[in-house]
Amino acid sequence: MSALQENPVLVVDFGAQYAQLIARRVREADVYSEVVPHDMPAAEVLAKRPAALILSGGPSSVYVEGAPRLAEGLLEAGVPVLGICYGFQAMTQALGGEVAKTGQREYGHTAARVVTDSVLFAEQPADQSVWMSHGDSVTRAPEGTTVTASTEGTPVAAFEDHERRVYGVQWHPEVLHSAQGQQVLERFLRQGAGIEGRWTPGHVIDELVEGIRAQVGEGRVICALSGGVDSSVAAALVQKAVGDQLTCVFVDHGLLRAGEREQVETDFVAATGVDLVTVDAVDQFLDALAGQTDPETKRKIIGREFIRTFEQAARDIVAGRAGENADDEHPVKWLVQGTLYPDVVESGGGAGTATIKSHHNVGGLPDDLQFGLVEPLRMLFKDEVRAIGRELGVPEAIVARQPFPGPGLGIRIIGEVTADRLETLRAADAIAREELTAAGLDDTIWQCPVVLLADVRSVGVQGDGRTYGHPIVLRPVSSEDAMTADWTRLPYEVLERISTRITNEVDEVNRVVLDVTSKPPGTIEWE
Ligand SMILES: Nc1ncnc2c1ncn2[C@@H]1O[C@H](COP(=O)(O)OP(=O)(O)OP(=O)(O)O)[C@@H](O)[C@H]1O
Ligand SMILES: O=c1[nH]c(=O)c2[nH+]cn([C@@H]3O[C@H](COP(=O)(O)O)[C@@H](O)[C@H]3O)c2[nH]1
Ligand SMILES: NC(=O)CC[C@H](N)C(=O)O
Ligand SMILES: [Mg+2]
Repeated sequence: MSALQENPVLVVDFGAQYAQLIARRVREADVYSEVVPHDMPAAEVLAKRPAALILSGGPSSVYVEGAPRLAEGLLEAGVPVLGICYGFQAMTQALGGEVAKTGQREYGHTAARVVTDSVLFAEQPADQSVWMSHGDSVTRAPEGTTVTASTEGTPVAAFEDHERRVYGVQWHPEVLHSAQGQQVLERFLRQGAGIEGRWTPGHVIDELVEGIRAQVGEGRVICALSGGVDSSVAAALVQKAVGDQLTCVFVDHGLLRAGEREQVETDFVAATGVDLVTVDAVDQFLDALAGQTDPETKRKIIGREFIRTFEQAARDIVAGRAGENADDEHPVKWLVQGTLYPDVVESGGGAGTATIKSHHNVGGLPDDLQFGLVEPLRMLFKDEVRAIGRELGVPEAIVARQPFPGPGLGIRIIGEVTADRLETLRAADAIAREELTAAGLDDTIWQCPVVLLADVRSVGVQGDGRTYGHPIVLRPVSSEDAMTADWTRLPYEVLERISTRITNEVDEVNRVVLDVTSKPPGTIEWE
């Protein structure tokens, strides 16, 4: 753990949909934050020496038998606390106040009146639009606290006790719909808890570089480089830390989009000057995927084959250099990956979360991994990675790129992955990307997976003849960090052009459909 990560702000997760979002907002205030499960014992929480605690929302009601409670002793430890929604109610209960179902439910935009000479609401308008999502309310604030906000349905919508450093709000300051939300969080962090902001890109880079040096020592390092944002920034960090010990390895697994290999081999190398090796592993991946249709199985196979490829590449690199310089005979001990916090969380590695899907670089790793992993970005969100990349001078064309998953088109063919199907999907994807770029929409959307429903056929008519082809799904999404997403309302003219071109130009496809599902309940990728 680095010095900047000491004394984190811990978000205690009571089963909120978006506990991660709270941590992200805290980091936007330049303070390091992590999520911990609500049932972590107080001693364990306090052993992390938190600078403050934020209690998240949650689906339960505090007065119900078996409802999640604050760990015993947590509130008494003298650590500043902010309760949000369920966390506010749980805190109320623990401090001797009262929570009940009043019949006054509030969902969505709600008008609140706040006390502006309070710690949380100073320097803000007295009338605020806040985002509510609750059916229970605090009916009596705990003794010693001052009520600092109310709404029509909720007389006790916030309270604080600056002496004990406990604060709470019924609404959700972490969502953008709460107009002063970020200010409220910052007031809590700075004035309430007295924390200075030190989690800035410059500081983070210094610490990560130092951490990489300490971890890898003199050893040789390879970096799994996709040309995407995360691995490019990870490579730039490692290059800065131990430049001449590093070789980047790009795997062409046959699941890439049109033009991708050339882009990495020429543009990326030209822009960064890294030492790059490309491995052609198309047959290896396609053979391993033959006959497989289950998404998790496909992901695990891809994860395994990636690692087998890196192992072979490491052996080749060492063999190629042996004799050149005696020091180079060290086998490669370290593998750098551009793993991010959301990859870890979704793969079930986060605090008390379910496995949604095994990301190839986390849950999809084989058990007999021969490398030590170097993952400098493992605790970071995408926007933080972009900020660090810019600070490091990574070109904007790379830093601003839309994400593309490591398993590539393999998880965008619903059904078995074959060379023919890849050909079809690659052609459709190239058209969609071309038209979105031409329409100037690249910065508006987070990414737009193009998906081939390979086991579905529908009847069409083309050139007076009957066709029986496959549908292509367009999945344009808007997102801040891929943890949640909304479907992007693309202009009809653009959709029309994409649809016409795909059905005209791509054999096998006679229908284009649009995915209008947010995340949740859908994920961004179909598998
Ligand atoms: N074709 C590839 N060759 C080598 N490594 C890869 C390849 N695809 C993915 N990886 C590795 O897996 C990691 C995770 O992939 P992921 O797509 O999340 O990140 P990225 O490609 O670096 O960035 P982005 O999210 O912008 O696409 C990468 O950071 C990289 O280390
Ligand atoms: O490198 C990756 N390896 C994977 O296995 C993987 N699965 C999903 N993604 C990307 O992660 C983000 C969230 O995707 P989902 O909503 O589908 O989980 C989106 O940006 C996805 O493109 C992956 N990236
Ligand atoms: N979003 C929440 O945290 C809800 C808390 C509690 N379940 C209520 O309805 O009031
Ligand atoms: Mg990628």
